Amino acid sequence: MMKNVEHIGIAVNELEKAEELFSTLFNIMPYKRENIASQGVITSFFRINQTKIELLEATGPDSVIAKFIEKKGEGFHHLAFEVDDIQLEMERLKKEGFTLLSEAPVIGADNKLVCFLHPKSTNGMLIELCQEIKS
Ligand SMILES: C[C@@H](C(=O)O)C(=O)SCCNC(=O)CCNC(=O)[C@H](O)C(C)(C)COP(=O)(O)OP(=O)(O)OC[C@H]1O[C@@H](n2cnc3c(N)ncnc32)[C@H](O)[C@@H]1OP(=O)(O)O
Ligand SMILES: [Co+2]
Repeated sequence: MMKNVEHIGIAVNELEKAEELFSTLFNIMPYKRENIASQGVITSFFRINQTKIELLEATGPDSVIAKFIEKKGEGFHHLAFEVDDIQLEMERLKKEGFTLLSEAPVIGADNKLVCFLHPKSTNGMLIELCQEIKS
């Protein structure tokens, strides 16, 4: 089942500067930084009540974030939805004709299994599914 918006991803050029800016904007400090090598990103998280913001900086020129900023500039990058069972949702969406960007879920940030849908199959919007990893 598809649930709430889990986070909003924002692509930034310089994480440290963006952290300062968003700290001032939200009047709150980021609660964690995480390097996700498999995605080529460093992430920084803010929680504003129920809303989670994920800042994304590229770790190198081949990172999808570097490519995105080169094309579109900094700003809104993706919307992530929490799901109960990521495998089931992936199967359902695949059957419905959406293009999944991985065959299986991958490890994301903040203790999540994630999968992305190609923006070409979702009206130009990059959507991430995420399921909490239960220990
Ligand atoms: C850590 C984790 C977490 O939360 O746990 C994260 O979020 S990691 C977040 C970073 N990781 C990801 O985003 C992984 C999934 N993303 C990807 O695999 C890639 O970014 C793609 C979505 C496939 C796009 O890559 P690329 O541009 O090389 O691919 P492509 O040539 O197939 O498709 C290009 C078309 O997609 C558009 N496009 C690219 N990124 C987009 C985005 N974020 N939102 C909307 N459209 C986007 C391009 O402008 C282009 O459109 P035109 O042809 O019209 O110009
Ligand atoms: Co994300």
